[in-house]
Amino acid sequence: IVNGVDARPHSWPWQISLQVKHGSRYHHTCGGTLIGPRWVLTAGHCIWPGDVYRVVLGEHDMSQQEGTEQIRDILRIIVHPKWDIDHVANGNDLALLKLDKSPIMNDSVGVACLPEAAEILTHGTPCYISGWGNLYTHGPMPDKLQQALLPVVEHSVCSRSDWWGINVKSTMICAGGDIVAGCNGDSGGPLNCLGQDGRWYVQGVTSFVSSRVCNEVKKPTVFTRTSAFIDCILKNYENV
Ligand SMILES: CC(C)C[C@H](NC(=O)[C@H](CCCC[NH3+])NC(=O)C(F)(F)F)C(=O)Nc1ccc(C(C)C)cc1
Repeated sequence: IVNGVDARPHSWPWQISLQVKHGSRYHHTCGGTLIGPRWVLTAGHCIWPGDVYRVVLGEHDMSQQEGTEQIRDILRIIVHPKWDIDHVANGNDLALLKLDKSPIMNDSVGVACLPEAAEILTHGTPCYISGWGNLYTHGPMPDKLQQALLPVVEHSVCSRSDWWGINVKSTMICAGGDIVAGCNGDSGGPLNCLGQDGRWYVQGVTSFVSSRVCNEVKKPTVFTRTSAFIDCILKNYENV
C-alpha cells in the first residue's frame, strides 16, 4: 500500500497472508480474506499451478512471532473458471481456498461479512484497503500490516478513456488515486467498507494497479466487486 499507515494490530481479523513455498521456506505473496471457518477468498492471479501455498491468520508484524499467528494448509483451491491471467481486464479475478481445518476464532482471527448480491456502494462510502504489499512501486514490503482510506471512484469516472477506459468492468470497483493505492503484494486482499449497520463488509478483492506506477494519476486501484460473485461463492461453499 502506497502512503498507508500501520494498522492497529488485528483490527482486520479476516485479513490473511497467502504464502508460497520456495525451497523449504514460505514467503508472503498475496493477501486474502477469511469468509468462513474453512474458506479464504483471494485473487485468481495469486494462484500459479504447481505452487504450494499456506495461509497465515492472526498475523500483524511479519518480522515477529507475536503468538497470535495461526498457520493452515490448503485442502483445495478453486480459481474462477473464467479467470484468464492474460486478460486481467476481463475480471473474474477470484479464487477460493478451502483450509484443512478451521482456525481458532478469537480477537485476532475472525470471519468477514460479505455484501448482499449485486449491492452497489453508495458514493463516498468509507473504504479501507489493507495489506502487506509494497510501500511504493518496486519498493520494500512492510513488516506491519498497512491500511489506507481509499475514496471509491464511481464507474462512470473510472471507465473514462483517460482513466481505465474499457479495462474496468461493472464487476469491478475502483478506489484510491494518485496518493493512496494498492501495490504488489496487496493482491487478493480485502477492500473493507463500512456498512449502514456499522459493520465492515468486504466489498472488493484487490486485483490490479497501473503497471507503470502503483499510485498513478487517473489509474485508481481496481478491485473485483465481491457483490457480483455472491451466488458463485455460496455455490462452492455447499459443494466442496
Ligand atoms: C508491477 C506491477 C504493479 C504490475 C501490475 N500488477 C498488478 O496490477 C497485479 C496484478 C497483475 C495481473 C496481470 N499480470 N496486481 C497488483 O499488483 C495489486 F494491485 F493487486 F496488488 C500490472 O501488471 N498491472 C496491469 C496489468 C494489465 C492491465 C490491463 C488491464 C491493461 C492493467 C494493469
